[in-house]
Amino acid sequence: MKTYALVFQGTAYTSKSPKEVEVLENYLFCVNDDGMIEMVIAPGDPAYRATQNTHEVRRLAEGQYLLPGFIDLHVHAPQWAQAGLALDVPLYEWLHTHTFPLESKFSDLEFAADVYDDLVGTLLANGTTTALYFATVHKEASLLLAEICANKGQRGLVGKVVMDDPEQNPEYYRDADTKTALAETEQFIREVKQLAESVKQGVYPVVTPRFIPSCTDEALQGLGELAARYDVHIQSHCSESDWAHEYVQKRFGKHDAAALHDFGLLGQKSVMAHCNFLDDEDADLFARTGTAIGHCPLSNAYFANGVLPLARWMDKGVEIGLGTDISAGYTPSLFDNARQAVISSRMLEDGVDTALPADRRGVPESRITIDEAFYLATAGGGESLSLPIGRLAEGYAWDVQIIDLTAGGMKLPVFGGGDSKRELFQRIMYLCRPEHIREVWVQGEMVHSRSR
Ligand SMILES: Nc1nc2[nH]cnc2c(=O)[nH]1
Repeated sequence: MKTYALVFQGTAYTSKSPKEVEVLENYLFCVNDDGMIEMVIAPGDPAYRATQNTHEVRRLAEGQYLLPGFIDLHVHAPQWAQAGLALDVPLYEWLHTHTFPLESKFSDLEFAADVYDDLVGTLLANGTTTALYFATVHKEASLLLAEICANKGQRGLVGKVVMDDPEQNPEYYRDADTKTALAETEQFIREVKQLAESVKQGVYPVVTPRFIPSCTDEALQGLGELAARYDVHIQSHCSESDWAHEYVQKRFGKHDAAALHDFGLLGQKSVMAHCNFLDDEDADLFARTGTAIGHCPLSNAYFANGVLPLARWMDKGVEIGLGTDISAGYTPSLFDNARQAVISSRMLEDGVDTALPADRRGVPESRITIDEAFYLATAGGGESLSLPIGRLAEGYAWDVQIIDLTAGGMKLPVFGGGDSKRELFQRIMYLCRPEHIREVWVQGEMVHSRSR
């Protein structure tokens, strides 16, 4: 009889497909020493009783449910220091008058430690077990963020940001020159890979050209080559707003997707944030290369000048996950972003200009369900990163949030005969707050717990 490091008994929700959530009612989840789910056992299975008899089983209490940990595909870690501020100006102005001045302060490692420590703890408390981070141009502070993720038990994918074009970036905040930007990125990749050797849940270096407007051709080319040489993840912003999209069109005579592809920046391990202005050809290119979209619905409401046709690209088979895009999105919660993904998709389908007749107001077949939004926050994020995370299934990491519907004095409005398990899922997705997240586990280790 096999022995497991951990055995949990409880009811879990996990995505079976992009459209379907499966309820695993009162299952056993057996986790090995590496923090991977080795067996998932249904109540009727003969192994169920045998495993119960031979292990100390952690039984979830009444009102507690398991969800996979959330995967945030787009977080600007330094911008946590301005979360909730400056959301009333366009992207270009926001970058130059608020964001670059703030990010330039991360040359100060003490300030960086304060912000990063608080952010990683906050994300874990919000159920985010994996995050794909932009840090800043500063190599040392970027490494510090990776170390903080490592120490707090979060699976962090971290990029030292490259912005080397002196024409486009202010003197006080940019890489010294292209050669330095590439040399520091390479050094950063090596240092994070070395750190990763002793980190159970993994930390990963990410090649991170901020976006095409901030980088020279030489930097974009060099970063594509580095990513290929070290086989690491790549992230950037792609066709986010009218301004950013038009800038690339003018510079290269093509869309961001094609230009990024020319520089070797699309592939299985690439995640491109936003992508609001992709056309069919761009989306086909994403699907063909395995490039993922990091969809940031709240941020898009402020900065994108439009709504991502999410359902359309999901149907095409493009990999998509969710991002908070702190601080262009103000909340650290992927619950909030899952809700907004549904809301934005409904507004795209119905349209918003009531001066137009209903049949010309929106884009048909754009809506997504809350089940699909859950998929984006979990399994879709895992697929986007090509990591075995985001599902409660054999061969996946034990990255979970234990939701406690009775916690925090915030009882959900369930009356009469109570909810079915399907209804409870919807309540959790729409009404759950950080107070309801009782415990968070990453790779078989508890990394956050909240008493009543
Ligand atoms: N939302 C967002 N878009 C960007 N484009 C370039 N930099 C940024 C950033 O920090 N946030």
